[in-house]
Amino acid sequence: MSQGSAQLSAAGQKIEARHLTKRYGATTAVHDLSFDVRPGLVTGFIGPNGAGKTTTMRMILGLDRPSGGDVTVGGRRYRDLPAPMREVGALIDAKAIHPGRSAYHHLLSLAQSNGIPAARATEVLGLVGLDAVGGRRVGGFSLGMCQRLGIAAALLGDPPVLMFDEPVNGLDPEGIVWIRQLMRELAAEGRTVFVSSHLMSEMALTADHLIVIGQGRLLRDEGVTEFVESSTRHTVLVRSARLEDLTTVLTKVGATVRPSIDDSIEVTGLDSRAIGELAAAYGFTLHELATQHASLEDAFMEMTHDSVDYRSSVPA
Ligand SMILES: Nc1ncnc2c1ncn2[C@@H]1O[C@H](COP(=O)(O)OP(=O)(O)OP(=O)(O)O)[C@@H](O)[C@H]1O
Repeated sequence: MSQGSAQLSAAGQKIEARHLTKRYGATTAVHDLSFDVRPGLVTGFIGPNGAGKTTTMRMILGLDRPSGGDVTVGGRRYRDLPAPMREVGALIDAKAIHPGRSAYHHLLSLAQSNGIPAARATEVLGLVGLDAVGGRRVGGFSLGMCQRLGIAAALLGDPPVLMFDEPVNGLDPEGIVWIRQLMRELAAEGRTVFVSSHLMSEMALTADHLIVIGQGRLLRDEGVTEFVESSTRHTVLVRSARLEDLTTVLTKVGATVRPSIDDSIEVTGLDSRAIGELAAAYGFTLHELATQHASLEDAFMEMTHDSVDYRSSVPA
């Protein structure tokens, strides 16, 4: 994406949060949060609504002052960066753009006030697919177009660190695929890419690493692969006319058995092959033997269940 890709991967800038805390009166939005966001990876920042993701990102950008702890980018606080837009690009609130300005003029004025060549405004409009509407007033833009413009502004200074707060909001399916690819490309160039979402399924497709928070506290800090392995429970659904006897045998060998719908059982701790062989050895006929995979979304919901602030009243 940039000519300086090789240097970027060599220079790699880390985001480092240490004991980061933010209180708003009686509300502790972020509580003693410590993590690193490393270059060359897409790091997903994930948590339910109100978990503290935006507050954390705002503190990284110096828009909110921490009540405790510290956060730095490339070893320096944001406010000490000599040319912030060239070091960190961020999309935080896509709608916070002057509605009377054209997309091009919005980017041009940002470029001019940050010592970035004017030609870069046209270049980033092309990168985000808005070149045909660059002259149009931002007030008439859809949320998806505003998201793209916000991403263009983040890319303006060609920075080694990029942060996106819920970037797929308002994007159509083609836009979602585009932003996924863009984030992966930016990370492949050696940049540090930090992206928030409340959708685990989205992050599973995009991120290499995950930082999971709930009620401002760190719940997980691990690779997507490790998260998938540790979080997805495999159960086996078994149906048989001899469920009671089968349950006794399975429990004896250490499996956990729970009754399930329509006269079936759910078994954890043994795979379907072992269950099948055990049933055969005892002469029990099986009518069904099916491995069930809990989705990542299920795992995430389970993990953050106790830290969801805003729960719908509609039963699942
Ligand atoms: N300026 C503020 N004044 C008071 N409380 C605030 C302020 N900003 C955020 N909060 C509170 O801090 C908590 C964390 O909010 P934050 O917006 O950071 O969460 P989030 O994870 O980004 O949520 P969402 O996914 O809904 O955007 C919430 O309880 C919120 O109400």
